[in-house]
Amino acid sequence: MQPTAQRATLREFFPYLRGHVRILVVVAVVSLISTGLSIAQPLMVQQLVNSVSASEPATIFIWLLVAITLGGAVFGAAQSYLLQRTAESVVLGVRRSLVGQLLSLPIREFDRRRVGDLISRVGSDTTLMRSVITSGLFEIVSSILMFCAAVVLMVLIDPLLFGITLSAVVVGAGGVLFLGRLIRKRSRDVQDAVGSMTAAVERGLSGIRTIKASVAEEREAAVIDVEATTAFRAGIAMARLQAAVQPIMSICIQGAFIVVLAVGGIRVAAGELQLGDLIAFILYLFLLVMPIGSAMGAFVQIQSGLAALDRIQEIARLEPERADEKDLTPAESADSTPTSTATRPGTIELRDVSFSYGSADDDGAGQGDATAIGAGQQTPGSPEDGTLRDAADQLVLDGVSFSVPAGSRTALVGPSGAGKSTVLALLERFYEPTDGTIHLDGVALPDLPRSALRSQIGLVEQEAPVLSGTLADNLRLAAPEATDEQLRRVLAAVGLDALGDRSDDGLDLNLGEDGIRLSGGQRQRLAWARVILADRPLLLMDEPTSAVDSRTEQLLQRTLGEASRDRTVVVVAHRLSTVADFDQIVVLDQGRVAATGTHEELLDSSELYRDMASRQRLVTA
Ligand SMILES: Nc1ncnc2c1ncn2[C@@H]1O[C@H](COP(=O)(O)OP(=O)(O)OP(=O)(O)O)[C@@H](O)[C@H]1O
Repeated sequence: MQPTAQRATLREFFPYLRGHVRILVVVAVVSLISTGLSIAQPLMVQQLVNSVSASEPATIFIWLLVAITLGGAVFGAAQSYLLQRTAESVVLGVRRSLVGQLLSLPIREFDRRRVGDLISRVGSDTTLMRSVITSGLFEIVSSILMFCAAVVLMVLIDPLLFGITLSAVVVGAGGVLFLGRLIRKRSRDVQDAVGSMTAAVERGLSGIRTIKASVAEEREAAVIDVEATTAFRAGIAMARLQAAVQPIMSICIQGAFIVVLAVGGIRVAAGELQLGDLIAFILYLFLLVMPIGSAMGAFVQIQSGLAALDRIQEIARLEPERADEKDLTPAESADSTPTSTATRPGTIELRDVSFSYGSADDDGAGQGDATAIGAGQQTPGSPEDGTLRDAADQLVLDGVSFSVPAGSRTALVGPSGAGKSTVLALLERFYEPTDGTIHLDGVALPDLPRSALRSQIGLVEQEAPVLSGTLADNLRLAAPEATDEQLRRVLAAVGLDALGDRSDDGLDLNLGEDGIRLSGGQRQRLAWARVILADRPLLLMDEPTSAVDSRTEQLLQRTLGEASRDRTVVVVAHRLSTVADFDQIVVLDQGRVAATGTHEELLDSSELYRDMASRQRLVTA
């Protein structure tokens, strides 16, 4: 079971400070000196005024006062810089681990979460955490120090005046603490709303062509506007609370000043208190007020930071993909790895495999993550969610069994939505079967570390995603060691050599955000180039020639022919002509295997296959 909607405490913040202890100790020392100098200032003033009043020499106090003031400024600046620097390092550490965690989450988490919201957790939530350190923790610690010192010295100077001050402080602090709980909740609302808004913007911008083509800019802007308005309202609610904190404190403090001045003045006039003592008391009152003010500010910052920490930890607590992996010793791991470079794998066997996306959602990581739902997901029980869940609970694959002999070419064909791509996703272990097992060279997939499995597989996805960056970046994704020469050779093999020569940039040609500068067919060929370069023994290809012209298709077929000589290939295909010469064709229909055989065999044995073939004019009906 996953923890649900836990509230982070300050204690949970401290592990993030590990590794920065030394610098924090330095900051603490600097901050202590700076606080000490601030406390010493009124004492010097007291001595100076009382000496002048008594016509005694006071030059030494003047020099000491100047030294204390300058020293305070220098140490204050040093503290501020060191603190900001440490905070940036902490944020860097949090971002690194959050990004590592995000990339290791199971695919199902990405099915149920919104990318924009995840981005906002890495961006704005981590930034809020920084303020816990810069204007939070240390502010509170040095405020407490200064507060305590001021209290002691004020009691020593005049207990009566201190009593008046104390009553005002207690009233103010009580009010602020009460508001603090609300501030935290509101801050969480603000961060969730900003996350939802980022997700809406991300949706709009990533689908900008579809939106423009559908003349839907205004409607999309309205959707974003709703989210922005929610964020605005949450921000206003937060501002209202923050605004309330200020007057509560200032009324109490101003009241205390007026009463201290009045009572103190009377006592000086009556000769019960020296003028220097009253001035020192008032300066300490300032020193008391300043830390209270900044402690209140820090309190608000910490509440906001903790709300951000909630959102960060929500992701940190999710089980990464590898969490369910068996603890294999390196030797076991090597044994269970179904191949070595000498012997190429791999017989694939699906034994009675059933699968529903609903079950993928329910098992393992992230179950019942109520706060994530609050962060922009649909609420369980809402009609919309119910409909989706009903659909997701349906069996997408139902008792699918077939085997793919090592070194053979198998095609998965069938109507749209039959479950063909889902089979490939299960082979990659993006999801786990609800029932049944999949074996690679006799080893059940769960017995293989995912990385070992995936490093055997080259996958050409249906949508052939291209990452932002250069041509070389994209090609080297799965083969970081590949030389430029190898890149050029593989580009030629898929008919993309012209792309590398398109500009002076050559292989450093920038493909733009999401490869926007490539045509659909070029994207698909780039995906081919990537997997061929990666030289994996098992090739999974999802409609790999759907976007290319017939001449390029011939070239790719030739390339596949060469590549499949020592590889096992599974191709999802709609155009039956592209797989007619495959060793085996598996016909899927509504999640079940309707027939298996070669093209010729299926034309005889499978009505569905014959129907598909005749619609594609491969045979006369
Ligand atoms: N991530 C997902 N979450 C929930 N349902 C999904 C998901 N991906 C696919 N489905 C559903 O699973 C079913 C099978 O989808 P799949 O993509 O495997 O079909 P396909 O045979 O490859 O279709 P096509 O030929 O159109 O690509 C469909 O009903 C689809 O709506």
